[in-house]
Amino acid sequence: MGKKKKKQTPLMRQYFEIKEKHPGTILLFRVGDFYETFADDAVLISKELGITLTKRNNGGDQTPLAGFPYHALDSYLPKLVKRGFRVAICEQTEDPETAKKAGKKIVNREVTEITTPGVTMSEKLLDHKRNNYIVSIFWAGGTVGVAFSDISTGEFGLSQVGKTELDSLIQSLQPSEVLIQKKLKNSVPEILKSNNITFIEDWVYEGDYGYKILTEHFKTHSLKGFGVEDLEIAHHAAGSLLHYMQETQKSSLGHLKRLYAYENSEYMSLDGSTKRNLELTSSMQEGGTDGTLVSILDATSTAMGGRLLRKWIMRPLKKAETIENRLEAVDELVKDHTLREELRDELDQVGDLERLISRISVGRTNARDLKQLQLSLAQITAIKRIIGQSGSVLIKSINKRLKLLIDVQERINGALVEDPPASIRDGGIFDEGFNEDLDELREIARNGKKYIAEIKNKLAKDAGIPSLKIGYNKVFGYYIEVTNTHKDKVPEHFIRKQTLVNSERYITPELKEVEEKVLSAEDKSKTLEGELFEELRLYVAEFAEDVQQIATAIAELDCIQSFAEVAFRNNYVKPEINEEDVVDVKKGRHPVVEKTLEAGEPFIPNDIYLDNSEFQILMITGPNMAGKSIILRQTGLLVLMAQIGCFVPAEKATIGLVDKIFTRVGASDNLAAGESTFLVEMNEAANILNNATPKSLILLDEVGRGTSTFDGLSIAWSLSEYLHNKPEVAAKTLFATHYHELNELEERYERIKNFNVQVKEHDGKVIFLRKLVRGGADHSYGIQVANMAGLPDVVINRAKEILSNLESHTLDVSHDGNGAMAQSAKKKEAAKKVTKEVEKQAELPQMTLFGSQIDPNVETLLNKLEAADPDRMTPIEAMLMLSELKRLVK
Ligand SMILES: Nc1ncnc2c1ncn2[C@@H]1O[C@H](COP(=O)(O)OP(=O)(O)OP(=O)(O)O)[C@@H](O)[C@H]1O
Repeated sequence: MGKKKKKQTPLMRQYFEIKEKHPGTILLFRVGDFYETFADDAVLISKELGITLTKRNNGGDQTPLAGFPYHALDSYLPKLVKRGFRVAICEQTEDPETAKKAGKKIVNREVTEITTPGVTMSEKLLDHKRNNYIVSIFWAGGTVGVAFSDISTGEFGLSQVGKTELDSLIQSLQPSEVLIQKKLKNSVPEILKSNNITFIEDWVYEGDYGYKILTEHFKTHSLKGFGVEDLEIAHHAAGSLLHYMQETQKSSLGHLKRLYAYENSEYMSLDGSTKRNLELTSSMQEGGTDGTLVSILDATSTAMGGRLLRKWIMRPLKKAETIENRLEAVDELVKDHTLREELRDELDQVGDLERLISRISVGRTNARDLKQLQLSLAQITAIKRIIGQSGSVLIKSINKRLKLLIDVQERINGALVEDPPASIRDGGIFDEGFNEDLDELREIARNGKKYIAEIKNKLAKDAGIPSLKIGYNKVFGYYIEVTNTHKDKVPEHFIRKQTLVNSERYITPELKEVEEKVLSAEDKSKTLEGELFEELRLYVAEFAEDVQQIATAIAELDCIQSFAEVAFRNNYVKPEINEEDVVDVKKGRHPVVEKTLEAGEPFIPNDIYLDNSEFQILMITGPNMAGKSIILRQTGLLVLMAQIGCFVPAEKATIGLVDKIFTRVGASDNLAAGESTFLVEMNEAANILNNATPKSLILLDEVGRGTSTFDGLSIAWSLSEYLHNKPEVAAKTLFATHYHELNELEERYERIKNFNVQVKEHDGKVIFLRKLVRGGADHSYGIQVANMAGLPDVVINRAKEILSNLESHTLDVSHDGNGAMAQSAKKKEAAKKVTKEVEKQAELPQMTLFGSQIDPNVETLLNKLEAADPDRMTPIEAMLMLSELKRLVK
């Protein structure tokens, strides 16, 4: 207030002007050989990168400053972006000398690129086996427009989905950055909250801007050719995404050649929690890939194959024919070892065609990329030869799609040296004989150097100074150096330029003349090489679409060989696929657990049979640690593996195609999101009941555990009834539970069957047999398992005592301590009571006893029961009602 605004230096003024145009980014400002940051950015990066914070004079003010040498950009930039920052790089866009000559006080500077977590081409930021997606969301009421792209591979897709599908889509894309409209800043949709969000100006999503920018980019009149013309809501998302990518990359993005509609309905539906629970691509514990399905199935040889494999796993198929084609191709490669091994050897040498052609297209490339592209294309010939005789429909189609692009190969090969340098500025890229002008300039430069050497010899001889040297630096160009010992012998025509401690430096007119020729020839040849490189790059970029197609075909072939290799190594079998409603697995194994058991511990295979007529719901009981969860997950994984076209770990498997897999496994996953265990459980249960079909597979693990025994058992009970009785949702279900009371259901319902995972008791210890057999378990063995876990004997013995007392109804456990075992015994007792209650409720109308009691509440109770429609109740409603009824009979 009242303070006179201080005058800024021209440099700082320029900095702040540019900074203002790029809000939300860290601006790296090139000053000579440094990237500098000022003010808040300086404080931030000094903290993030651990570099010194200093101050810079700014017209009397002191502005915080932190910077690093330009060559350190490669290591600092990825660090910042990995931490979620968006970084703008501002370069000097004219030569300082030229600017000075033109009388300018300051050189021109411009932001040449913005790197963000979702938009980057940097090898240092990208994982070669993972796509790096950026997603844009247009939130339009019930339907959400979604667009996604991986700028490093050129993939660009869009879709219109409901909110539940959005969760699943986001789960499979695992985006590094999500764009949404600024106006949602204070009301970010729950599903998106855990993502790295960038808010975009509202207008970018509005009107027909999206459609316009898309058609301009693809140079088309409409989007009909891509089959996405009608996805109007998604156009807004795709347009804003393209806008953002153009703004950040500052280039035309010529490698985004196609826009495709991501069709959810083509794939098996896997909701977000199922993808997490089945640990498909990231583990629930550490979030890494250890212990995941992808870690077992990935024997891909190429980066493209690795990325496609993840997509296949996240998007199992539903159409028998497409699955069968994959299986048949895998089968051929499993059987023919030579074919498979030869193919793997050749694929190993194929570079990342998708990312190479993307870099080449947008101009962030060098001669090494071109060379690698050429070498990778050269591999295609060998690959085509290997698969040429294949009888598989899929492999034949892949072979057809593999173009050789001989012209591109020859053009690159004829131009570049064998091992080109990483920089495109310092020359040395092109082979002798490629370009006449270049050869001539190089000759002059070389001769000039030779001539300089001759001059040196002559001067040394004439002056009688054998140690006379000719050196070069940027300030004087070529100079003659004479040590002090011989100073007196220096001829008169030498012009002194510099005095050092031990020597003097001179020039001569003759030396300067030669210098002029050499240097200008060298400069000219570098400039010419730069131009020739650009020409070659543009020529190759014309083939971007072809290269992308080849990359896709190679990726498919690589996934197929990976499946075959894994099937061979792990002894998997080809599943039989059909449209019937039966899942019949003989001696199935869990693909991950069988690999991670301790040495010597065998994995015990199990049979699973599910259908829609007799074995619809399998109620699986068994003690803790028996292997119930493993059986559930294994069944889910086997079905999924079969439907991605992969062989399965079993002796035999017949899989009637499944449309959706649902899981309700574990009880602790969403705690971080601030939801109670029970609420998460119920949300997931509601989702299952609202979306399951008779073609679905449901895996329920200990549903109801997150609440009191009474409530939990009641919910589990009514959930099973609902799945059994309501034809629209009568899905094949595996239900693992500790509530032995649920075994009652088998007697009441024809399609519910009891199973248990066998154990044997020996000397008071439990031996896990891990075999799934018919019939319910009647014993929890909780205490024995606790014993094995190493609880002190005192606790174990006391627990046994309590249990036996409980079983003979003589002890009031509520007065006992809070020991875990006592709780478990209490639970058992309570559970017994609740079963009785549930049974009572279920049979109420037939009970004359109730009718004869003179209880004023009975009428209300009966009326309520009569009015209730269990088929329409959610588990929570059922639970609430049950509590209410209980209160009435008390
Ligand atoms: N078929 C099997 N063969 C060999 N080991 C197995 C098998 N099934 C399970 N196991 C081992 O037993 C452990 C426990 O299995 P799982 O988690 O399925 O038990 P659970 O019955 O679900 O237990 P809880 O009721 O306590 O959740 C697994 O981590 C695995 O090491």
